[in-house]
Amino acid sequence: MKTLTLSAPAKLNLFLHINGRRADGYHELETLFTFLDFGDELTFSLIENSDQITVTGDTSGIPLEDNLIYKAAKLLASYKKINVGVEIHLTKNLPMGGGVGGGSSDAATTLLALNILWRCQLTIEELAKIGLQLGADVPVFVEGKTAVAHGVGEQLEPMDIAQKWYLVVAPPVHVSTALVFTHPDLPRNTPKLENGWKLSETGNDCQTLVKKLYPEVEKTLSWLLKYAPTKMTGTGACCFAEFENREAALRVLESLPSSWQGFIAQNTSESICHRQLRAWQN
Ligand SMILES: C[C@@](CO)(OP(=O)(O)O)[C@H](O)COP(=O)(O)OP(=O)(O)OC[C@H]1O[C@@H](n2ccc(N)nc2=O)[C@H](O)[C@@H]1O
Ligand SMILES: Nc1ncnc2c1ncn2[C@@H]1O[C@H](COP(=O)(O)OP(=O)(O)O)[C@@H](O)[C@H]1O
Repeated sequence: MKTLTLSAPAKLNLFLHINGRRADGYHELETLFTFLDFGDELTFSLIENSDQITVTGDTSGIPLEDNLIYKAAKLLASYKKINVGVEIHLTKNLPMGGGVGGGSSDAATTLLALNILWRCQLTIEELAKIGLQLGADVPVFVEGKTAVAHGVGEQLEPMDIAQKWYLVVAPPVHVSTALVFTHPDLPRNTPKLENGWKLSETGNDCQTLVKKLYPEVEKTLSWLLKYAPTKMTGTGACCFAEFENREAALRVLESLPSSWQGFIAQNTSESICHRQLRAWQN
């Protein structure tokens, strides 16, 4: 049986600016995506004499048809007319709907893995286009490079940034992305960055609104800010504090209030999924 195990890393939006709203309701964004060396894990096993796609493991009550892993596999199978079955086993390590992109990353890892196992021979650009049908964040995970994204997140401009340690904290609250993007108080007119911009001059345009709507996010940000520069990622609720070394991040993780979940990780310029895929192919 042919088996492949890959990570689906978390992302952080090191900044997130909203430049406008399109006629279809989606927002024009400018955001810096980086990947962490921590994520979910997916194992893909081809099933002989079957065309079934199954998802097992930590599916947390998500109906199969709504699981982004299943949706990604189905989309690729129908695009390339594949009739080979696959069992996909998920180990969920990332908080769901927390702004670290776990579902989108699972979908991207599925496209990348099945492109190889099913011998689809699609390019990364073709896979990214398929991924965009599943969500605005899927293309950046398919491309797998730290990048500034424009448009709804699909126009990517890779860039090099310093490697840091992050403490990511998930407060016990679920932020609705749709609610944030439809809220009248969301600022939507941040100008595009000029050449020579500095990370210290950027922010997250959703943060003030989300802090107001979800006091747990406000509490998390104020607590972390006592120790290190901190922002919210995506539309929240996860917040990340930046450290120069692992020891400093670990010290703060160890004193985290018990009702908050947290993890520490380093950012990587290339997604760990892409590194693992290359190692597996050689
Ligand atoms: C804003 C980001 C930043 O990374 O937030 P997080 O979801 O990671 O927190 C993402 O681009 C989210 O991407 P993703 O979660 O894939 O979004 P989608 O499923 O495509 O859209 C969810 C909902 O958010 C709104 N939406 C999303 C992206 C965008 N550029 N403009 C929008 O207005 C739409 O109302 C849509 O119905
Ligand atoms: N495999 C999956 N992992 C996580 N969420 C999933 C998955 N499949 C579908 N979803 C749905 O997608 C939503 C957004 O997921 P996620 O990517 O974790 O959010 P975010 O982009 O805010 O980090 C979840 O609330 C969940 O309902």
